[in-house]
Amino acid sequence: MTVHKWRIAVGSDSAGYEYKETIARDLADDDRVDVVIDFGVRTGESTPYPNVGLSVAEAVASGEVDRAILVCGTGIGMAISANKVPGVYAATVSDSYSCERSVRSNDCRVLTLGQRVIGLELARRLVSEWIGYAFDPDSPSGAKVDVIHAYEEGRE
Ligand SMILES: O=C(CO)[C@H](O)COP(=O)(O)O
Repeated sequence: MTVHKWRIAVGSDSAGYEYKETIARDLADDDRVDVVIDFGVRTGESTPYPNVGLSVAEAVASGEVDRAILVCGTGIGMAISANKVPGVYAATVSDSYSCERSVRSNDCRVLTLGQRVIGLELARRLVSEWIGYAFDPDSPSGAKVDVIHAYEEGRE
């Protein structure tokens, strides 16, 4: 049986840098992950969060990676930025149930976290849980997500 391993991008602004670094290391050690691509920021770098959020979301949209983790102060700016890229669904998560449903209900492929909002151990746990879920387009949630696809494609 072929086991799919994820190609995952990570990115942050300076407010999310420490969590991004720890999460990147966790993912590199995770058997479910094939490759981790770090879109920055690097140590000591500073850039507005949309610069990273948009680049990472474009990598998801193009298929360069399967999924991505973005960290900023709240996670919100990264989610707003990533959601501007057509076909990308990003969600800010801070609890386990929303983490599961972000994938199983919403086909979320970009998880965003707030370094100034949740503790590091919770963030690490949510990432580990999140990469364990898969979206089923044939589930009852599939038809709901299709409404979003139709809107994006002008098929309303
Ligand atoms: O959390 C952020 C954006 O949602 C970012 O890390 C900080 O943004 P700022 O409050 O505008 O500096």
